[in-house]
Amino acid sequence: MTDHDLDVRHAIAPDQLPLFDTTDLRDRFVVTDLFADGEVRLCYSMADRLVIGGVVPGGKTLELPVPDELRAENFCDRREVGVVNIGEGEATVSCDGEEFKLTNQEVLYISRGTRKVTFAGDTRLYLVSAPAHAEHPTVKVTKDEAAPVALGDIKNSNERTIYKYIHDEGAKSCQLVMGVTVLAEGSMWNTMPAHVHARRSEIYLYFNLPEDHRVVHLMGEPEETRHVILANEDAVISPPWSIHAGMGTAAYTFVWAMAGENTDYADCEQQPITSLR
Ligand SMILES: O=C[C@H](O)[C@@H](O)CC(=O)C(=O)O
Ligand SMILES: [Zn+2]
Repeated sequence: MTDHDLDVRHAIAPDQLPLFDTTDLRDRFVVTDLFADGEVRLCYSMADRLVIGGVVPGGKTLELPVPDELRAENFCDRREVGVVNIGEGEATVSCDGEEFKLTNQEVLYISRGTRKVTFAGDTRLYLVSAPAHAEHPTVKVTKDEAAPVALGDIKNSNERTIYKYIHDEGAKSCQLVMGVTVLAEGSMWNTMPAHVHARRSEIYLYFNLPEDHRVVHLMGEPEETRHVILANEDAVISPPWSIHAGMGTAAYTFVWAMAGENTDYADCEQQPITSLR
């Protein structure tokens, strides 16, 4: 790694959660300052060994670094990566010399075995990586190809569109599942009714949130919830036993990404609203 030490977050058991105060919760689950001009910043979560990263090329060409913690020559020697352009500009992502152009909310799946990955363009990129045990083709997925699904209802302030890019019916992966959820104007709630998925961990990255607004993100076992308050471009780790849902003080968009036993988006346990505590 270059100028920034890798931020490592250890796995947490559900019975630890009630012991945490706000600072503890944030230190363990919330990732801030992932995006810095001219840098690639990474965070390694032991929840299914997901690595997340913020990339802001800002006129430079940045290379995906290989943290010492991976004990690998190349980042993708044993990993797959999903990259999404969360900014307005065009990105150029190069994989062993093959260039892919990504516009706003387009995704690139990067195969295990790729040696050199670089990022350029005047935009902001977010990446999520999971360990991979086989190679699947590097492929770009556009927003139209992401099979938009409309969910919720403006009357419940949860009207939103789910774009699924990497999953078992989209870009193929070993364990990564990744997409973007866009809230409709006037809707503030995501993922309510909430769910857990015992077979996968998940990380949310909230973006397109005005700087003076926040998302109240709910986490914890359904019957023992806690909250953390997140700003624009903050990420939050969700262990397999935790709900993950949020309500904004303004509209926002978020990237969700998971890894674990399977790549079936629908494999989750819905939690009735009335069961939450
Ligand atoms: O497991 C799936 C993820 O939590 C999200 O896709 C849920 C979501 O985007 C939503 O309901 O708004
Ligand atoms: Zn989920």
